[in-house]
Amino acid sequence: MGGWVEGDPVGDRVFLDLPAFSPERGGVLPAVRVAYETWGTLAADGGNAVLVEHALTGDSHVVGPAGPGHPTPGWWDGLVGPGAPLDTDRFFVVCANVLGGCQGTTGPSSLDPDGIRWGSRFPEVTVGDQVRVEAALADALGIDRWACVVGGSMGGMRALEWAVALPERVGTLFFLASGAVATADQIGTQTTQQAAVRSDPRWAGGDYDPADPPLQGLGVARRIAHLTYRSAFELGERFGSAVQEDGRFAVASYLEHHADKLGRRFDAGSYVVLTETMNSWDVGRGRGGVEAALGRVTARSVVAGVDSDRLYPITQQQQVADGLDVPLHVIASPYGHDGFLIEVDAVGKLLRDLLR
Ligand SMILES: CC(=O)SCCNC(=O)CCNC(=O)[C@H](O)C(C)(C)COP(=O)(O)OP(=O)(O)OC[C@H]1O[C@@H](n2cnc3c(N)ncnc32)[C@H](O)[C@@H]1OP(=O)(O)O
Ligand SMILES: N[C@@H](CCO)C(=O)O
Repeated sequence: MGGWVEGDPVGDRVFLDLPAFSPERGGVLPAVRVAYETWGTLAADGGNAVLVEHALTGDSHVVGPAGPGHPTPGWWDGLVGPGAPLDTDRFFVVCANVLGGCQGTTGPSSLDPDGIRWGSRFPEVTVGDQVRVEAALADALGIDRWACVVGGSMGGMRALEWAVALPERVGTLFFLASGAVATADQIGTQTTQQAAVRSDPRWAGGDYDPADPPLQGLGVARRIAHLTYRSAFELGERFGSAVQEDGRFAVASYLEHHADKLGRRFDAGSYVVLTETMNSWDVGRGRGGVEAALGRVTARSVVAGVDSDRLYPITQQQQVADGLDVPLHVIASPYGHDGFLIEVDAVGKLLRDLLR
């Protein structure tokens, strides 16, 4: 319950063990394990590699069926494979579970060197930290420069950080449904979600019993979050004020379903750590501001957003497009922020154009 733990089936994951890592805001991780998946074949010169960056509750399983070790099917099924937009006849595609996550990469539900769960002792991690870990993975795989770095939402933050922090290592950038800096609206909803997790007595300050996790708190957090991921229009069309036979509002039942589903595959500690990573996101920090930071990017870039996204409104992608001096691509969709996961055809077309 609540994420991948040592002893669970490995599924399609491969692991890389890295030495001690010092997050920029303090603390130390004496060792870091990275869980990743790959598709296709790396060219001899390492020049055909594509890095896919997952969002908050995603993981390395971009495509492929659910099965032992993988609680859900791929979150971008259709985008990676032979002849797909990320064509595995051409590209070597890599996706790693993020630092602080709960699907095999070191996070708060991992064990420290003494065999004790990190829990509340897990350090704060920034998007920059996460990219430094991914750079170590790239080094280990023999990839000096990615042909493309692709990401939406929280994955878009890592993609942009790559292009700004290590411009010489990013050939093309696909930045989707994300922003250059966290907004008050995003921080407000995320800190409210964190408060929901922390208000569950089972949370126990972050050192909860893995056999009895704070599912109530995590479930409330997911309900709040999921509302921000969809549009008021779509929810209205689908559910209106309908009441089910069991007496519950259909929309409340739908949100409860997503809450239960997340509790079966995600760790509450990772939820708090990763939402805090997003709260602290500002690509311009220490770089003279967002505009100056974007000026460092040399990658040929595509910037896209979803017209009905109320969490990462299109103005945020416009800021990045302007900073990179590229046109903004607007995906028309009723699905709100989750449109970046659902509108696979529109996303795929933009990816094909970028990689042609
Ligand atoms: C396919 C996956 O689940 S991928 C899982 C891994 N997830 C990630 O990596 C994170 C990204 N994914 C997500 O956030 C979401 O899963 C999304 C964006 C892919 C979901 O988008 P959609 O496909 O539009 O699904 P939607 O939000 O309509 O939810 C459908 C579910 O709600 C259920 N549902 C619909 N109405 C109701 C209702 N009134 N009461 C209860 N449940 C309901 C459906 O039965 C369905 O259940 P299932 O997912 O268990 O089959
Ligand atoms: N539905 C996505 C939204 C975050 O971008 C997720 O759960 O990861």
